[in-house]
Amino acid sequence: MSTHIGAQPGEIAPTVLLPGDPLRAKWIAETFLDDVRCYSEVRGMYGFTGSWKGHPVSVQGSGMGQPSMSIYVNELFTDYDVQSIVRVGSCGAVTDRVGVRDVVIASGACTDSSMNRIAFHGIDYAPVADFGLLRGAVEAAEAREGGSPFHVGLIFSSDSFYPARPELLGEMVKYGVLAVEMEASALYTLAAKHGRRALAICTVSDHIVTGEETSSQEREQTFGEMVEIALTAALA
Ligand SMILES: O=P(O)(O)O[C@H]1O[C@H](CO)[C@@H](O)[C@H]1O
Ligand SMILES: O=c1cc[nH]c(=O)[nH]1
Repeated sequence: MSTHIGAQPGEIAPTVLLPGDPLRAKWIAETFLDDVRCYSEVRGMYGFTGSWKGHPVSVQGSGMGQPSMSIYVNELFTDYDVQSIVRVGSCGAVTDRVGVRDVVIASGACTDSSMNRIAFHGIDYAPVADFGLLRGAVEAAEAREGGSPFHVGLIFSSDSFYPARPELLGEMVKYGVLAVEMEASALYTLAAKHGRRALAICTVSDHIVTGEETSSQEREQTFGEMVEIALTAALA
């Protein structure tokens, strides 16, 4: 067991899907994987291991925000020797170019978090996705017939779901940011630190410009396209 994950060594697969919502983790495991077993219920942050098309894979909830996610990712890398992590999250669209339920594949992630500023003494580190996973995800998304629109580009990993200065998002949009979520930037930085692979794929759950939104039940149980893209990119 690690401090926050109740698995024995060897119980977590080298490839992990990482939703923020632990109940999305449960839904993914039950919907997409075979031979599923739950390896952790610590703090209700479920983790499951199963197989997809014969490949071992785990699904671990990360919680909301970079501090929570970083706890699980640090332990997955250092205590369980995980090699690849694909975040399968929800995000808010910040531009008309992106619609609700579209899939956003994050090539890089800006942030307002102090985590990197502390780590790099104020220098702006640029957290980017693993290129192999990114290419695999784009190819998987392109191969889907009749799938939702998908976009590849920058996202913004915010420390605040309810920002004190929402107008700052407008500046990010001018510089190409497509959507906002709360974890990818620190995930990419941790993967670089540990020499592992990471990618964030998010489904748009709500639109900051139009106000359109999905329900919590939809965010938990209906964002399956990004899961199939993630599994194909990481394992096929
Ligand atoms: O749906 P998840 O994966 O949790 O992702 C998004 O949803 C949460 C906010 O509602 C944040 O964690 C944000 O990144
Ligand atoms: O972090 C998030 C996730 C979904 N929608 C948002 O507006 N923010």
